[in-house]
Amino acid sequence: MCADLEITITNGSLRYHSTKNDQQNNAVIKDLNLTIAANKWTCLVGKSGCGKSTLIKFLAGLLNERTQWHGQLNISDNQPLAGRVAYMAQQDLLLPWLTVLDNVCVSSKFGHHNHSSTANLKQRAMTLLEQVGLADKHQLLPQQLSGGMRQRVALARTLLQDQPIVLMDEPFSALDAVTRYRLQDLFVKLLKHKTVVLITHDPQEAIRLSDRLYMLQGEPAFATALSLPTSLPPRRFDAESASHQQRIFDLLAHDHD
Ligand SMILES: Nc1ncnc2c1ncn2[C@@H]1O[C@H](COP(=O)(O)OP(=O)(O)OP(=O)(O)O)[C@@H](O)[C@H]1O
Repeated sequence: MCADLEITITNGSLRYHSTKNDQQNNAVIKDLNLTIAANKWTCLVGKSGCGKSTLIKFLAGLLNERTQWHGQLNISDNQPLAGRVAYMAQQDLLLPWLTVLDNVCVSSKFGHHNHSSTANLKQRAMTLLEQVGLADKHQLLPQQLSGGMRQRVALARTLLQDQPIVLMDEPFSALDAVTRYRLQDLFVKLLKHKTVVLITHDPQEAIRLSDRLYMLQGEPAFATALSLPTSLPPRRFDAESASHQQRIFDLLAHDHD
């Protein structure tokens, strides 16, 4: 599905409802302005605890009961986000008692997919497993897979939902450098016609994958757009990329001090 969905946030503010133990109820995000461009990768960086996950969980509709939102959230087609977002958490969240194939199909059990007929679901899941190079592993259990394989299963599960917006919270953080590099390429290829938001702690990954890049900083957090190399993602590690990476690192380090 290619829906060309752009998301614009203007003067966004988000706070968790206070609990009995914490009456402070401070905003996590305030004065947030950012644009998530249609069919592009928008990456978010920022120090731990600044509000990155809160922002994408909010966009995924996972915090509705727990947070209070102020501001404008505009979707380019003026339709709600609900039901059009696939969310991929940092952990792969595979169910240990289900096979790889059943894990890929699992979201269909909760109605999070766009195809009313489930007759060909397994066939589509197998096609996706082929694309991520795991067709021959479809009958294995998650504990029989490596970390990179598990992330590929999680990607296939996300793709099966076939939503136009994909939100990913550090999906590559637990992987070795080579697996990470290869999976980044695979994700770029398979998510080509999706509007993607990626959270990462890694300046190199942010530079390699971003069409747009924002840093969340401050308490409460706001977003600053950062410049990117002139080349297109996925970028090679050249001198221009290196200087942009250094700049992000310096900004993050400054925010830590
Ligand atoms: N359910 C919750 N209730 C109240 N406060 C929360 C809740 N979840 C997160 N927070 C607070 O919101 C702030 C932002 O947390 P969040 O997880 O969004 O940060 P993050 O930038 O994603 O961090 P990290 O990079 O470490 O994953 C933190 O101060 C955190 O304590």
